[in-house]
Amino acid sequence: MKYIIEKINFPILRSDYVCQHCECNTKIRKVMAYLLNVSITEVLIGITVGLICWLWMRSRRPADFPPGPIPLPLIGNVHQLSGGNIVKAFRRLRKEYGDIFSLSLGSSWVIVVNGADDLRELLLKRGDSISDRPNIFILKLRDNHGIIASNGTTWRQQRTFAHLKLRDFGFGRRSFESRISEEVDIFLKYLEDLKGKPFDVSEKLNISVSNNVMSIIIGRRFDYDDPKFKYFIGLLTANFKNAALAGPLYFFPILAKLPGDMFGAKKIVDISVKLRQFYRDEIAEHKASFDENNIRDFTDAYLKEIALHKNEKDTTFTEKQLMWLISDFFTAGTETTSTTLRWAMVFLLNNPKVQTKMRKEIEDVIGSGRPPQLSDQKNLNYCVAVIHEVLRLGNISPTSLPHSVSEDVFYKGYKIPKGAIVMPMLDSVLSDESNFTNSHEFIPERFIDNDGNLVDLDKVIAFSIGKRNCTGESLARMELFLYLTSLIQRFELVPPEGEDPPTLEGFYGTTHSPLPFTLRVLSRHK
Ligand code: HEM
Repeated sequence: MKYIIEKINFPILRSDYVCQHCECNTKIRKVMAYLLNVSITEVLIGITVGLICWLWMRSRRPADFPPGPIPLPLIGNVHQLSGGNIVKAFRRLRKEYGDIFSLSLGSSWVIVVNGADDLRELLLKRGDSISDRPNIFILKLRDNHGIIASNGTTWRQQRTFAHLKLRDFGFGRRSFESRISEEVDIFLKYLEDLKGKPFDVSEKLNISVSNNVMSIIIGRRFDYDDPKFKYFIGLLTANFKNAALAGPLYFFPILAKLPGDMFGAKKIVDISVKLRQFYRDEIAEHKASFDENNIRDFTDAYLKEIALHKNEKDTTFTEKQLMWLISDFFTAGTETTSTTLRWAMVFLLNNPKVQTKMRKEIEDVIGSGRPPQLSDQKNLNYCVAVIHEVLRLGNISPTSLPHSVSEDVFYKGYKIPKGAIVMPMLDSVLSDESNFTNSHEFIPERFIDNDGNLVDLDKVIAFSIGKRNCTGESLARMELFLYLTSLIQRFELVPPEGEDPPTLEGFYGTTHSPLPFTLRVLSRHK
């Protein structure tokens, strides 16, 4: 210390300094004498203690925030998520701290909301303040483009436009039914050709389901063996398997910068770049054959909208937006529905009696002369109950997507601060014992009352609720009904010979999906 002070050599820091005006030199001398005797180790200890106190004060949970475990300086509550499965960690913390609790993760406060009442209250009634997306790693990549990751005017305009146009092109409409039915038919033909051999359904089902949304978005379907499309579907699947995407990378974007790509962030960026080329190629092809009097699909409709707004300085209708919208629909519209259908297969392989009961209902109502249609739904209560039980127990989006808070929200005496991340725990509703007795079991009958009527379907909030709810819900519901009922009408699903049915244990990546499994489908029409 003495060495440092002498080196600096400011007169006031010298021990022989004498003030010209007053006696302050006495005090200065005392301080200097003390400093000259302080060792460098003591200084370092002082700085460290000061820093720890400052960090501790900074990391403390303000008294009016929702409760939660004590955050530690620097790491906050990250140790509470150890084990890598945030769903299980959030379930455990709910038991300890109640339906609304808070965690300090990375640079944000994360508010975890559980239970149907609080989710409805916050996402529906206070939706205006809790409907933004946080600026987290994967969403940052999209830079306020598309629907899934955007905010403010961009999000409102893009979502409204997409909603209207997708409805025009068939989302939720009978007119689109025949196109899905054709796709289902091609899928069933593929299954028929397997002649009862064991197979893994994932890739072909992904392509088949993707064809439905892509036929509206880019106006075409792809063959199951199309090498280019198989490649892109493969890239998409790889991203969905990355557990870090819906966990550590949400809260600690800095992990993306670690050397060695421990959390797969660089791979995600690499995949995103490759997929973007696919979307750009589609846009270029559409532009080359564009005719404003013959709007063939969503991409054409969007190009027309770009032309309408071309003279507006701040327009949000741009080619880059279109590219990210195609990406959103390809990404959100493929793995989600196909994962739900795979869960359906897993549950039905484990519950052959449910399969038999579905098939009997289909035979009684439709017979085997024609495939099921959407208009049959009203007469197929048991099948509808099965689909809801699959959505519930499959629980493919247990934490939904993260929301962020655009202004302070005061609720039940707590402050949910502006800038906090809100995690809507759909899992807490779908697996809630007070809503669904024996919630871990597959029991479609829970949705049917003593008179055979459907009940409690609205408790299955798998598509989330509020302003950010799933844009593709109506398409997904059409697909789930048509694929599942047609499958059960035509085939019996069984495990490979001599094997047990697949495990009910799932894998938590971006979605909660079944572990890889194989099955056999035995044709019922010889
Ligand atoms: C069974 C199938 C599906 C399930 C369970 C599902 C579930 C969800 C969930 C939980 C969200 C997050 C909502 C929130 O942030 O609160 C979401 C958002 C979204 N989904 Fe789906 N989804 C499915 C199928 C689809 C399909 C087929 C499409 C498109 C064709 C689609 C497009 C979207 C989009 C664009 C968003 C973002 C909405 C926004 O940020 O405003 N989804 N979905």
